[in-house]
This record gives sequence, structure tokens and C-alpha cells, in this order.
Amino acid sequence: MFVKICGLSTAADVAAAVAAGADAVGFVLTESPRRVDPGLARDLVAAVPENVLTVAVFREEPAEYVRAAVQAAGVRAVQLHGNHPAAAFAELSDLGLPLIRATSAAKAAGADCGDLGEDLLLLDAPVPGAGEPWDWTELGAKPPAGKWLLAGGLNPANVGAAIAAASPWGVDVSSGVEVRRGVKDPALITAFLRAAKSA
Ligand SMILES: O=C(O)c1ccccc1N[C@@H]1O[C@H](COP(=O)(O)O)[C@@H](O)[C@H]1O
Repeated sequence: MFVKICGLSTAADVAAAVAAGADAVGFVLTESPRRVDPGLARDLVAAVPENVLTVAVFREEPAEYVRAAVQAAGVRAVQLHGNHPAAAFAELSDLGLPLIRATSAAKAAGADCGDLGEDLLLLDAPVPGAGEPWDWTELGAKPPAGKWLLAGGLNPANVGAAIAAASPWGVDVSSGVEVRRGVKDPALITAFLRAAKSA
């Protein structure tokens, strides 16, 4: 199970996620209480080992903005939330980085990974980063084909059941490993990794 810990903003967050065995760490470069600027993201990325994917998270900013921020931050993958057309993924393909299409599961019913040129599909709650769970069992009958991440309201207590219900390739979490919005808890990060990896 591939596990991404998102919304990191301090060196301690990064150290906790890496020590706990995260496969990817996310830095929010869009409007959010967890937002970091590309310069801080670059400093945090420098402390991440090569085998852990570093991901910059955006909403519907223009491709030029995304390209400049990704290059300034030095991340190795791009996550776009919202309702992007296939052209948005084509426009960023020259970055040569994995592109993650993050969308609400309700809007992407029947979607498969790669439909719009993405490398990885992420199915989320309607409001990204809000920590709101949704009915993952909806996906049980027909989960997307290909590599896809489950997100939205996951935490150490529910991630095992969510994985059993939806059979994702990976999971992504932000709010569920925080003591309060924007403040990560190393113990929750460790508990989330343990629960997800043993599911
Ligand atoms: O975390 C944020 O603040 C955020 C802001 C804007 C877009 C995406 C964001 N995070 C992503 O939201 C989901 C789930 O978050 P949560 O666990 O429900 O809080 C995840 O994909 C994050 O990468």
C-alpha cells in the first residue's frame, strides 16, 4: 500500500513522515491553512530521501503558475485538484514529472486512472483537505482501473476499513494526522502508516 502524508510544513513533519515509512510527502502550494511557499517547500524537499516522492499540491491555478512553483520547490510530482480538462495535463507533460489528478469521487464516478492523461488518480471528498469522510463503499463494486489513491477524511482508526472497502492502490491523508488544522502529530503519522501498511 502506497501512503502519502500531505500538508507538511516543518522539518519535524518531514522527519516524522520519512521515519514512519511514508512513500510520498505533500506540500500544499495553493490556498490552504497548510500552504507553504515554494522556497520553504524547497528547503523541506532537501531533507527527503530519493526513495520518497515529493509532491506539490495545487487547485486550478494556471499551468504557468504551477510550472514555476514546481520548479522553484524542486518537487518530483504534481497534484492538481479540481475539474481540470485533459489539456491541463497535456500542458504540464513537458515537466517530465508524474501528474496526479485529484478530484471528488462524486464528480469522477466511473473514472479510471489515465483517462485525462494523468499518471495517478486521486479520489477525494468534495472539499479537499477538510478531513471529511465520504462513502468509500460506493467504490466497492467498481473501483477505478489503474493506480489510484483514496483520500478524504482518512485517519489511523478508519484507514484499514476504507482500504478493505475500496481496494485502492494507495491512500493520502492530511487532517487525520493533525492535532489541529495545519499542525501535524508525529504519533498520528506513525499510527496512520502502521494501520495503512498492515491493512
Ligand atoms: O490539505 C489541504 O489543505 C489541501 C488544500 C487544497 C487542496 C488539497 C489539499 N489536501 C489534499 O486533500 C486531500 C484529503 O485531505 P484530508 O485528509 O481529508 O484532510 C488529500 O488529497 C490532500 O492531499
